[in-house]
This record gives sequence, C-alpha cells and structure tokens, in this order.
Amino acid sequence: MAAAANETMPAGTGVARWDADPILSVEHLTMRFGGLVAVGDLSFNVGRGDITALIGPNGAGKTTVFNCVTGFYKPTEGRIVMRHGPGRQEEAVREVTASGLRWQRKGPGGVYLLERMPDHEISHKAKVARTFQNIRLFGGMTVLENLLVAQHNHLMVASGYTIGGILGLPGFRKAEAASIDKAVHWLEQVRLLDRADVAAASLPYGAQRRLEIARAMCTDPQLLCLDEPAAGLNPRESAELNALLRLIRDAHDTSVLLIEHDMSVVMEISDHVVVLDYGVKISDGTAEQVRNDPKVIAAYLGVEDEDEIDVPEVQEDIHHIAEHQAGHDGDSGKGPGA
Ligand SMILES: Nc1ncnc2c1ncn2[C@@H]1O[C@H](COP(=O)(O)OP(=O)(O)OP(=O)(O)O)[C@@H](O)[C@H]1O
Repeated sequence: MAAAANETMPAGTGVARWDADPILSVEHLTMRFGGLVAVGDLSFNVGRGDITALIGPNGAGKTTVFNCVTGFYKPTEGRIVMRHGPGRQEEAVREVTASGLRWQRKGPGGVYLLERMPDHEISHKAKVARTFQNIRLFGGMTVLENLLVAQHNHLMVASGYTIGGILGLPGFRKAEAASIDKAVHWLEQVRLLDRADVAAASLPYGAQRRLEIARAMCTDPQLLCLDEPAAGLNPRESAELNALLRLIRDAHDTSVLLIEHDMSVVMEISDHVVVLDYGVKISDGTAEQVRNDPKVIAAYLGVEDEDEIDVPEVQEDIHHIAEHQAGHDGDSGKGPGA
C-alpha cells in the first residue's frame, strides 16, 4: 500500500486512487439536528491503504461525520459503504442495498452498509475502530488490561459463551495467549511495554493518546478513525504520532481516517485530504492540491471574497492559526483533565 501512497491515480485510469479502490464511501450523507443541517449531502471516498484527513474550521461537521460512520448517530439521509477486499464491488453494493440486509460477505470480500448497522457491529463485523476527541480509556485498569478488554469479544467467542473461560478450556487458553501476544505487540509499537502494569490514568497525556490507538488496533480494524489524535501533543509527540500512523498504514495494512486541526500533521502524513465547511465539502485532493485551494484558504480565514486573497501570505497565516488553535485546544478541555 505504501508504495502506491504517493501516486494519486492508478496508471492509465484518470481516476483518483481513492475513487478507484475505496475502503469507505460516504454517499450523499445528511445529518440534521432539528433545524440545523450539520452535514449536508456530503460525498467522499477513503482510499484503501491511505491516510485520509478530514479537516475544516470548528463546527464544520467533522465529528458528526465520524459519529455517522461509527454508528453513534443514525444519518438523516445517505449511504455509508465499507468494503473488505479490493475494488468498488458495485454489484455487491447494489445487491445488499436492494436486499435490505446490513452486509454481504463473499470469500475474502464483503460490503457493509454502516448506516444500517449498530455501533458494535460496525466495530466487530465491518472492522472500523475509532478513538475520541476526549480520551476514553478505562483509567482505573492497567495499560495491559485496557488492551485485553478491547479483545473481549474475541475471547467470548473462544469461550463458546460458556464458563469455558473460567474453566480454562484449551481453546480459550490459546485465544487468551494470542490476545496477550497482540497486546504486547502493540505496547511495543507505542513504546508502553515498560508501563504495562500501571493504571492507564497515571500515564502522561501523550502516552494515553498512544494507548488509545493501541487499544483500537487490538481489534484488528481495517479502517482506523482518529478524532484529533494530535490535540494536546508537543512537537516531539506529534512527530512520533506521524511515525506511528505511517507504521499502521504501511506495516499493518490498515487505512486511516483522521480529523485533525494540526496542519503540520495533516500536510505531512496525509495521502488524501477532504475539507468541510458548514457541513459541505469544499475541497478534495492531495495535501498539496488542498493546501493551494483558495476555497480552503477562504474558509479558514472566514474571507468572503476569494479574489482578495494574497495566497502565499495567507498560507502563512493559516499555519499560524492552526498552531494557535492546537495550542488553544490543549488549554480548553481537550487536555488530560478533560
Ligand atoms: N448532538 C448534537 N445536537 C445538536 N447539534 C449538534 C450535535 N452534534 C453536533 N451538532 C452541531 O453540528 C455542527 C457540526 O458539529 P461538529 O462537532 O460535527 O463539528 P466539527 O467540525 O467536528 O467541529 P470541531 O472542530 O469544533 O470539533 C455544529 O453546529 C454543532 O453544534
């Protein structure tokens, strides 16, 4: 996947890679809260094997999109298609849509209509994992326990939903050992193995953020959704996060969709960037394309007339604003105490 990460279009197709091989398609998504249209007729694709960033000013609708994708909200309208296996699988998507079913599996492939599925099915069957803007670890449990709890479903299956677990039947013991191996693997990846036995709440903020990502990865997701993973991190921790997300994409075959205000993270690691403003898409392309899009610049600065913008200077301003915003977020309830 990584090898393809810098090529926007597969040779000779003229179609962006994320449109040719989307792991996730958000199609005509609308979410209304009473009279407020938080997201209006939004469509975009998340490419298989890509890091995709969803960005936009405060209140643009990013978290609402995440909540629809992960089953926390039922969209007012629209379809959200998750695909296991390559390609668009158009016929399977048509079949499952018409059938009224929630998903259809065929061999290694599968099509899942997330707007029809409850959140636990989205995580266990469609293989979509998420982290939250405000950290949601089990603070009183140890670091290791947090990663084992994430694999609870797998262990329940191994116990046959009986007291097989308590009795230590061989199948369960094997599954339990595999769960510990996986937890240890991810603790190594996020550099927390030496903290495995401490309470999660006692970790510094940046380490808690890494633990959240490790916990999500212990569910073996095909798509990892991260809500502001760099919020409150210092520059060194931000650089470590970039490396971790690249490793997740390249070595673990997991696609990543992230909401992020820190433009240094977005521009450095994203293969694809989608920009929202007032619940609608205003730009969609590579980081480079989006960075130079006057509509994006105008949205971030609240400028009405794009013709008045002196682009290079404004880009500098955007960078400062993004930095300021990230710092401000860290002080306003998105930090460890939140
Ligand atoms: N549960 C809700 N009930 C009512 N309005 C909501 C709800 N959730 C979000 N909204 C509104 O929908 C709009 C989009 O909010 P959302 O949180 O999705 O934006 P965002 O882009 O994630 O913002 P931020 O960057 O500040 O987190 C906002 O006007 C918000 O007030």
